[in-house]
Amino acid sequence: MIGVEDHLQRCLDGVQPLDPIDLALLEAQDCVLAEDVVSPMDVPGFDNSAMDGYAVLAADVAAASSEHPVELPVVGDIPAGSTTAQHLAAGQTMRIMTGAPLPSGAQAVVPVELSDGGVRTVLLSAAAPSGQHVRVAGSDVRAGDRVLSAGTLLGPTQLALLAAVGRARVKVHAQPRVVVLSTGSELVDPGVTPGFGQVVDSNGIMLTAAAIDAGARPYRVGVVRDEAGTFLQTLTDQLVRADLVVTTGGVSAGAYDTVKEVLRGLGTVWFGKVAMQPGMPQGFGTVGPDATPIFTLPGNPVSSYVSFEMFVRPAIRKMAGHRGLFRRSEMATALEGWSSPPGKLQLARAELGTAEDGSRVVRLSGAQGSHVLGGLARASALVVVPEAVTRVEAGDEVRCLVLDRRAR
Ligand SMILES: Nc1nc2c(c(=O)[nH]1)N[C@H]1C(S)=C(S)[C@@H](COP(=O)(O)OP(=O)(O)OC[C@H]3O[C@@H](n4cnc5c(N)ncnc54)[C@H](O)[C@@H]3O)O[C@H]1N2
Ligand code: MOO
Repeated sequence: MIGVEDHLQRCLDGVQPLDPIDLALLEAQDCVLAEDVVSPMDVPGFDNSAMDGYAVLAADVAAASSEHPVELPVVGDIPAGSTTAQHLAAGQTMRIMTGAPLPSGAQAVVPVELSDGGVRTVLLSAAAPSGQHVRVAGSDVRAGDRVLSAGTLLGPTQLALLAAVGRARVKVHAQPRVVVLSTGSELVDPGVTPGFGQVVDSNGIMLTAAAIDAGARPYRVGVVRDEAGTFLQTLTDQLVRADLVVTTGGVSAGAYDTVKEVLRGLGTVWFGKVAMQPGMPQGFGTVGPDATPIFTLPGNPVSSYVSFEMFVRPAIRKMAGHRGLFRRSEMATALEGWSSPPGKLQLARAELGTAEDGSRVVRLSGAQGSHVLGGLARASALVVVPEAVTRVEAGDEVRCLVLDRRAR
């Protein structure tokens, strides 16, 4: 039996970040940036108004108030999108819209609400110190600024920044394409009412969804029967679209554990026991002409999910170019006691919460059997109980891996 850390290291050593590719901005969402992005331009590119109003010289409106408005001739009208440079002389004003270029000579903008809205002449009823409601060129980004660093995850706001600094395409790590294969002759597709002895392929749905959350582009192949030829043919067919393969089922000691039987024969996949509970039977290696990495996860649903969390998710994140590979963890006080198997790292499904005094507390999310999906679905954390600990007591401080869906 090998330790969790050793197996994790084996898995991480077996995958590499995918080569950078050049993508259009909206195709790059959820990808990790593979270049430092330096802006070639100032943003904003020109001084412009932050308000709909009147461009003025500060001195011309210094004495303006609601009791004593200042009257100025309106010598121009500048809508957003105006591309002709204009000049404002002392003693005049121009009507200007939000985002429109400030005429040279102008120093400030009086909002339209502080005027009578005039179009030939206007009464301005407030002073405007120099710079008021003006967005200065380069005040957001200066030409030559590094605006985003390699390793940044691209979401809506990062993509907006890239567009604003003139980029239509960007270099990112490709998202790993993950093929999910469920093995087992007892399995039926979701939506099919299982007959006696049949089980719905919930793992295929779970692992595919987990792969999306981890930042991959998954393909759920569906159910593959426990038949060596069928499994090998399906796997071979799927390799063309896989950067990584994840199988579930067929890796313990059963007479029909096809995954193990077939892949053992190839000699490129390690099978063994990892000192954790759940998720003891594991396999990792490569398959096919391109040495595509493959994880063979156990079939028990909870074991399958915990194995994904511990080994597959960090591997996907490494392939996707992430710097941080692991879940955030936090300490919490156990609200109840439970036992843990000796010599194994236990990953207990649990609900993390906050007590009235503001401290973090955790309790099990139900029965801990490897088949108990209800408790898994309620879990917001996995409590990590070290190998040497055989009992957690109420009041113990325990480390929790936070299963935060939005945490990329
Ligand atoms: N004699 C032994 N038996 C078992 C051992 C062992 O060491 N010696 N290990 C146990 C442990 S621990 C685990 S975990 C499981 C792993 O089994 P397999 O990976 O071979 O998985 P299966 O036998 O195919 O299925 C186990 C269980 O999970 C259900 N299952 C399988 N696939 C799915 C799916 N896609 N969706 C939902 N549920 C699925 C399946 O029906 C079985 O109930 O082995 C123990 N046995
Ligand atoms: O390791 Mo199995 O995963 O206990 O159920």
